[in-house]
Amino acid sequence: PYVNTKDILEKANKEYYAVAAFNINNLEFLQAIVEGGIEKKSPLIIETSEGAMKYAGMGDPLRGASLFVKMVREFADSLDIPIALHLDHGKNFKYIISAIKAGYSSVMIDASDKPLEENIKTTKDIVRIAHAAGVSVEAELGKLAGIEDNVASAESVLVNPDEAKYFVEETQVDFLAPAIGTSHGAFKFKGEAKLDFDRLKKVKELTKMPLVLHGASSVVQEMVEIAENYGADFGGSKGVPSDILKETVRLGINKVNTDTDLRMAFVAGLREFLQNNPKEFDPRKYMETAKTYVKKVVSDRLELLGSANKA
Ligand SMILES: O=C(COP(=O)(O)O)N(O)CCCCO
Ligand code: NA
Ligand SMILES: [Zn+2]
Repeated sequence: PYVNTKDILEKANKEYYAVAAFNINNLEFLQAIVEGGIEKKSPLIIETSEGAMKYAGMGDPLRGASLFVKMVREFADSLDIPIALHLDHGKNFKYIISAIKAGYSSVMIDASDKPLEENIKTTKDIVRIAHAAGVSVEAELGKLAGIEDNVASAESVLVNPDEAKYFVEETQVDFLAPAIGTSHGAFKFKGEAKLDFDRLKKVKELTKMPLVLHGASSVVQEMVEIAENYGADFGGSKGVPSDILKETVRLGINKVNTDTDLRMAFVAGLREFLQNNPKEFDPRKYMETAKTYVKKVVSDRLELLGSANKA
């Protein structure tokens, strides 16, 4: 069934596991993710960025949002696993309202680049509207390093746990993304991967609510190797190692945003197939390996996060 993200995350919070939130821009990634969820009997959070809304709607974000709701609902309404649709990194009021209007389960209001009081004011505005429409809300505190969408935040600003407690009390958001040292994309760490478990622990103790980890892709070595075998150059790529990811779940992370790992799996499969099948031009065939690799990465991640058999 099509459910509210909050329902999925409240259960995960109680039972101390995490649910992956996978980004999509098209049908093929959605198919592969849903197949993984069915195989693992796992709840799924499908998420789209504002860019994906524009992309799918050919420039019209409301049309894009509506298309994604219809696609996801078609799958969700015909399956036993709970599936939610979430707007990731909502920054533009028009886009956030479009997602709510279209029927998204939840929206993120990302005002993490604003001073605290402004982040609170903006977030409160969205919470008031979203809650009136039965839509749950995610917000972010602290800043990821690396490129966060179109904002290149040079260094990460880690979450202040006391601020987090004040923020959630003031805003009444449903789930919070504390910055603890991750960043978006495939180049997360120069040296050894390290996250601030102490801050995460404190935020969980103080808020007791479902928490979100952004920039949580692991950069799956198997996929990097296949892609590089067929012409990709992913030199220097490094993600969040599985053991570190598991530790964040043990410490209270319940939603794990994953985009880069699926992108790398898809392009690895696409490169491999196209190189080995010069005569093929049926998209249902030349995207098959790509979808299979995405499904594999999805299935492995659902297992790792502990959401398998939790549907
Ligand atoms: O936090 C994440 C996932 O981050 P990643 O998959 O890059 O580790 N997202 O919000 C997905 C969109 C960011 C672009 O990748
Ligand atoms: Na999000
Ligand atoms: Zn993110």
